[in-house]
Amino acid sequence: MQEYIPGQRWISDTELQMGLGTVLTVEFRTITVLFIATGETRTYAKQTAPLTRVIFAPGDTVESHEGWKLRITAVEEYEGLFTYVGLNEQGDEAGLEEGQLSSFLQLNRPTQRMFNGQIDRDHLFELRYQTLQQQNRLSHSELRGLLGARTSPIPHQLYIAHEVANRYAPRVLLADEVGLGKTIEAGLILHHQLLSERARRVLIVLPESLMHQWLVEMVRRFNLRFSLFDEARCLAIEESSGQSNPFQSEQLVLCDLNFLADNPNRLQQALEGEWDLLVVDEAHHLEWSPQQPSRDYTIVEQLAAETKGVLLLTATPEQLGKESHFARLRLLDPDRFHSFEQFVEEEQHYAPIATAVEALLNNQPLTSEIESTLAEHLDEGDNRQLLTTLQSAESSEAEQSAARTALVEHLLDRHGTGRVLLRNTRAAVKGFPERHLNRYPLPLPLPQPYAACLEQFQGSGLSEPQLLLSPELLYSASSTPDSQHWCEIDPRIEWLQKQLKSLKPEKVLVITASADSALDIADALRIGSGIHAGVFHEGMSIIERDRAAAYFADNEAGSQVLICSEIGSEGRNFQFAHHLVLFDLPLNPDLLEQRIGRLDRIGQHETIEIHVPYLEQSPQAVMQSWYHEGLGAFEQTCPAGHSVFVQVETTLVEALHQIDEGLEDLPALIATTSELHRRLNEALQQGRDRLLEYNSCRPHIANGLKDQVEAIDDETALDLYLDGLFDAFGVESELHTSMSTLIRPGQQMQAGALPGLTDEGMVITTDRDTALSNEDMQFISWEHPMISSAMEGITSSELGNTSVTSVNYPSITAGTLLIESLYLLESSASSELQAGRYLPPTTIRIVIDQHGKLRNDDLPHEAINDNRERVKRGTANQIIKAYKSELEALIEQSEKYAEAEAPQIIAEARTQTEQMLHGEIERLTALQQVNPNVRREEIEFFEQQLAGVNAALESATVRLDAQRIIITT
Ligand SMILES: Nc1ncnc2c1ncn2[C@@H]1O[C@H](COP(=O)(O)OP(=O)(O)OP(=O)(O)O)[C@@H](O)[C@H]1O
Repeated sequence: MQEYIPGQRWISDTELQMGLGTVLTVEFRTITVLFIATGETRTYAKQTAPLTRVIFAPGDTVESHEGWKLRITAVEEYEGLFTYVGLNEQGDEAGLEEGQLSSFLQLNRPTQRMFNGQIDRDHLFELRYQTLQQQNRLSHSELRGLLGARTSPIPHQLYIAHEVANRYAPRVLLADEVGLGKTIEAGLILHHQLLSERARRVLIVLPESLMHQWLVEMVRRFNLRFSLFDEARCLAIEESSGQSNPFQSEQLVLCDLNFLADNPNRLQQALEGEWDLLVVDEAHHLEWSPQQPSRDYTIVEQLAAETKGVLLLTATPEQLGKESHFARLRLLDPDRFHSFEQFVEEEQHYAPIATAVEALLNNQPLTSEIESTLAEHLDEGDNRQLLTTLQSAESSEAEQSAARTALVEHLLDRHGTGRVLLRNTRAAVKGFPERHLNRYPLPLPLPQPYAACLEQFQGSGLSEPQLLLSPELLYSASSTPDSQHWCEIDPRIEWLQKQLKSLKPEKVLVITASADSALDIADALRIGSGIHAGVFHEGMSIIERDRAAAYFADNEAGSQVLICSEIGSEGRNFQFAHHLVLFDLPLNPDLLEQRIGRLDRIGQHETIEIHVPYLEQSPQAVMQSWYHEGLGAFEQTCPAGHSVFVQVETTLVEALHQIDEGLEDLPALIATTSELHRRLNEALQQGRDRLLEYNSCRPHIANGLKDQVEAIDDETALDLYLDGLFDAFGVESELHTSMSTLIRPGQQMQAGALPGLTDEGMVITTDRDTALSNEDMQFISWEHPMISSAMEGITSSELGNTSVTSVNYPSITAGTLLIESLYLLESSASSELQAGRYLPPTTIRIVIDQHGKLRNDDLPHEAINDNRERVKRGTANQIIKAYKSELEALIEQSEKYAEAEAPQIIAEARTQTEQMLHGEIERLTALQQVNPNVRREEIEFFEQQLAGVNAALESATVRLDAQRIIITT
């Protein structure tokens, strides 16, 4: 074992980008190394530390931490530490202790290997080359994270994911209508942020009923393995690992909001979890009012204050009122949303802004009204300049188009819900199946006990009017043990039994408000007609609920019917069924939409049959009529439904109470409702919703993203790469079906080379459609963890970094000696700065001939591969020995060429950095004018970030990663 001494310089074999480390302390079993370049400290077990001692030799040139260079002539050692002696750039003799070496130094290890006779087979060089190319392509790709998910490329989802995932610490409310794929969008965003290392630690907070569905969706679609946290899990972690904060023991955590609420110490630990991203599903439950923020809101508010990125998901953002909606927006962007009154007031004036956005987007001439809207709303920053550019006859088309886009973005950001709220609607996305309403009036007389209960409430203001819609609950609450069971008197039970029989074998989802009713209905079906219905309600454990949902989903042996209480009306995927029975109706139109949304979601291919039984001349009759005739809410989504409800709520509730008179007043109530609905819809469509639509999906960009995904899916590069990879790693593969392959470890395969590949093997496919219809196959893409860790394994090892080949290529004279070198331009800044975002490792390929002439274009990489011939290792070594001094000179020359290319790449990275960070600085500065709450420090944060990244780009270094010697024949 190597002896470690404080002050020695070592590099990490697995994290080369950290540059040169310095041994800080040496303990009995461990050593601690500081990597100044990235500001990171690592502690390793001495026995297994993946470190290589850095020792330079005479002839090498090294750089000091002050930036001057030394060409080494002699190396002196004293007590395990080296001093390099040689000539500095002025030709004066100088000495440099190893502790003073620049921390940004990288090693030319391929050269050292080559001169030591460690030559790899040429196809390994090729594998390395392809790996570097693909890694670089992926880190620059705007589709990163969106390619490898087992999902269909659906334009509006790709648009949102692309738009949000590329932001720094995104904070958004994903509010697509029910079933349009918010979970998928959130998954795509997470996938992107995790792959690009913008986020490492993610906490997802959910209602308990959705925990398993999320857990499964994240693995199945995104290969993201979340850990489900509950009290038992936390205790187990504390006991087994001694971790004082169990939330710190995992990177990806999923937990129930109630669990945090019921356990203040766990909440405190979650708050100290240092998350990069927080995701909260069904966020409409976060109710807020100035007097009484709800418990759930307060919890999420605290978590959001501690977390940079926040995704809130809800299909019905205004379900619990506008104030709560506003409070959630404020939690996401307190600068933009600081006054509720102003927010409401602004909403009244969205129509002219929407008109201006429309004109700008459609390249229409700007009328004087639009001009004055623009002048009024964008009178700050560079907007005046942008307007001038737009209107000037001298500006080019490209300049005008850029000005137009910038103005649209500024308008959308500063007015309306801007970049924070994204909502796609069925109307905009299109292609959804129809909904068809079937009403079943159950004739009079009302069951006498029900009539008695309902009469009791005539004239009284029942605090929970929802109960009027579930008379069985009112009745049961007042019945005695001798009373008849409600199922014996309620005609909906007999109706349901008949209905289910006539629909058999079609799957039917039944939703009712309460768990008690759900259980009673299931019993009545079993006893009355032998139908075994599954149930799904809050009294069941998560596992029992998931089992019931899976049993319902099972086509072969599963149940025909699932009876859900209201918790089954949120988030769950039941689109394999197309019959929905609303055993009762909710009072709130958003809740009705959530219920129908279980079936009306992506993946539904049939017309959705909605069955509504109701007791004639009862509150149920009023309610169904109000929904259907007033709002048309069964057969269409109803975005303005909640606002209408708020305005007529008192009259509606009165009508529910006053059965006879209520029915008399019903036509007037419906007429008012319908008129209000028409007007509100119109206003929304002209103002708020139009702005939202522009913001949430620009069809040409969305379709472009879809086309790009499909084009990459059609490429053969991945299949070719896999062949090379499996060959190099010793993986056996055989055709499984025409679109899939069975792979298993061969005898030569090193253990763990392909993480996840066990002895039994696995069936893989690179075809998206095959993967979507075969859950048991692994969908292999460039982003699959098995492939990305294999790629990382290649680039962080020495595999294939030296080779020798001969080439017969007409345009190069036979007998020419060339070197093809692959350099990596890397910046080693602290991970906090995320400089890799702006400058991911970039390959620079240099081919020079024995005269030092650049031959990149004469000998393209593909030409070498197409014309190469194998050189035996012994011969290769002889060539290297024979030409050692020429090769050394060429390598030096080649590096100069590579370094000459670096400034251009760095300049491009700098431009991109400036665009991104300047944009953020300008936005905050502009918002500060509208809103004094934007703090100066926030702007300074981005300014410092910009300065830091620029400095990191400045110190980016070129490192030789691999080289191949070529002899032409
Ligand atoms: N791109 C896609 N490819 C394949 N399946 C998809 C895709 N998008 C959505 N789905 C499927 O459509 C259904 C609805 O998606 P999802 O659950 O993400 O919607 P949602 O908007 O979160 O719904 P809700 O409003 O009910 O919470 C799910 O079964 C999901 O798996």
